[in-house]
Amino acid sequence: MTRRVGLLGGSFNPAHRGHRSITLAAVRRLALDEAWWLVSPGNPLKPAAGMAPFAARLASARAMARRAPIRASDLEARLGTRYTADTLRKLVRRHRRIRFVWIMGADNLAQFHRWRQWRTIARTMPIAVVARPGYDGAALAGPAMAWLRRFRRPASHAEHWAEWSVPALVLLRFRPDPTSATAIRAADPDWAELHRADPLARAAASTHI
Ligand SMILES: Nc1ncnc2c1ncn2[C@@H]1O[C@H](COP(=O)(O)OP(=O)(O)OP(=O)(O)O)[C@@H](O)[C@H]1O
Ligand SMILES: O=C(O)c1ccc[n+]([C@@H]2O[C@H](COP(=O)([O-])O)[C@@H](O)[C@H]2O)c1
Repeated sequence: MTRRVGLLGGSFNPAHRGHRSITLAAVRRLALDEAWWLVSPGNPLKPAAGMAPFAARLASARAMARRAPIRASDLEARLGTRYTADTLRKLVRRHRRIRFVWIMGADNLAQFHRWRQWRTIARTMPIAVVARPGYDGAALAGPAMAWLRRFRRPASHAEHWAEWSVPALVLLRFRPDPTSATAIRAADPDWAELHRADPLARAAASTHI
C-alpha cells in the first residue's frame, strides 16, 4: 500500500512545540500516515555560529516528536546532503512506494527563491506552506510565490495532494503558533553551549528511516 509522508526539514535548534503543533495539524489536514522531520546537518543559508551540534538538535527533535506520528531523522547526515533538492531527489528514488509532500513555514517560503534549484524542488513533490505569525505577507509577496501562485490549490482540497500534478502548492492556516527557536535561544543563550558536551545527545543520534 502507498504511504503518505510529510517532510518537515529544519535546523531544530532546538525543536519546539510549534514544530509539533504544525506537524500534527498538517498530518490531519493532509491525511498523512506520518511525518518525518529531517534534521539539517547545516542550513546552507544560516550561519554556523550559535548552531548546537547536530546530535543535540536531533535529540531535541526526537524528544519533541515523542508519542506522535512523527519520526525525527538523521537522514541528511547519512545521505551526506545539505541542499534540499539533493535530499528529495535521493529520497524519492529510494522510496518508490511512498508519496511525499514537502511542508514548510511561511518564513521559508519568503526565502525559497534563494534555495538551490527551488523550482526543481517544486517539481519533485507538492508543497504545503503553513502560515506563521509575522511572515505571511512577505511569503505571499515574495519572488518564489510570483512563480508558484499559478500552481496554487485550494486548502479545502488539501487531502487530495497525492493526486496533484506537480508543481502544486497549498497554503494551510492552522491556529497560529508564535513559537520560534530564535526566541527560545534568546531566553536560554546557553542552549548550544550546554549541549556541546552532552554525551547522551550524541548517543541518541543513530535511529534510521
Ligand atoms: N511556529 C511556527 N509556525 C509555522 N511554521 C514553523 C513554526 N516554527 C517552525 N516552523 C517551520 O518549521 C521548519 C523548521 O523550522 P526551524 O527549525 O528553523 O525553527 P525556527 O523556529 O524557524 O528556528 P529559527 O528561529 O532558529 O529560525 C521551517 O519550515 C519553519 O518555517
Ligand atoms: O537547499 C537549500 O538551498 C536550502 C536553503 C535553506 C534552507 N533549506 C532547508 O530548509 C529547511 C528549513 O531550514 P531552517 O533552518 O529554516 O529550519 C531545512 O531542511 C534546510 O535544509 C534548504
